[in-house]
Amino acid sequence: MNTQDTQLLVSVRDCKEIAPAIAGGCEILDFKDPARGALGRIDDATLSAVMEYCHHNSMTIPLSMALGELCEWSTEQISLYLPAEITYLKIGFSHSSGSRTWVSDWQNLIHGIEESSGHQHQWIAVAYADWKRAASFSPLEVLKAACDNRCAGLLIDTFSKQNGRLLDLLTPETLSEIIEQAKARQLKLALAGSLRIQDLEVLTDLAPDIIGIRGAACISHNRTSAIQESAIRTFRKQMRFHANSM
Ligand SMILES: O=C[C@H](O)COP(=O)(O)O
Repeated sequence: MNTQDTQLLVSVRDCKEIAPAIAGGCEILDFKDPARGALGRIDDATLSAVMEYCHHNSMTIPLSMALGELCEWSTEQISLYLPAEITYLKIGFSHSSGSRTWVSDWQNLIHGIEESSGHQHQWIAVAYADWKRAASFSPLEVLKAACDNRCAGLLIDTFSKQNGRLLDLLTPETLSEIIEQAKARQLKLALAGSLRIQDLEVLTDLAPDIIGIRGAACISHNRTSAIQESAIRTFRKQMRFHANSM
């Protein structure tokens, strides 16, 4: 794959953040509430508002949404309606390592949401670089489960932003092995986890399909503060610079 094809995903929490994210060069718009954790789901009112904004502005870039952790879903909630315009749905597996039913729980969630939405989404399984502390599964275990559950992709992220950044927790060699296996199985591969501009040299070598950011797009790298168009523009420009120097 040409490294110039790596797309930039930016996580936004509400309507106000959409315009600066797009103007800065975001190529996949991800809806996430950073105050609710690594994969915090935006509330229903915010979801309606962002979808209305996207319709009103005839937005065509791919949309993605974080659905939280599998363990947060109970059978009653599974009838959630999600618009067909949201291409990617991300789900994590923290606190599932002791569960014997996590795969069937996950299949029920996929089935329940797609039945109430009347649409098949592209599911992204999320593996955590700090998976032991998150009581989750190793990236290779999540990768295998993603293939068995007709996922479109695998995201490797960090669960706790206090446990270190992606590249502190997994070596480039380990990431490269996971990426190779994901690509061999036709899974889209995304990397995230407090990524910064200084990581782009290593990330460019790894050539993931998607690089995801929130903290690097915010004032002072504080992921719960507001998105800054200039921070995203600088990040995107550096992605291009490294890709062109390959
Ligand atoms: O999906 C990507 C995440 O929003 C990344 O967030 P972060 O850069 O704050 O770790």
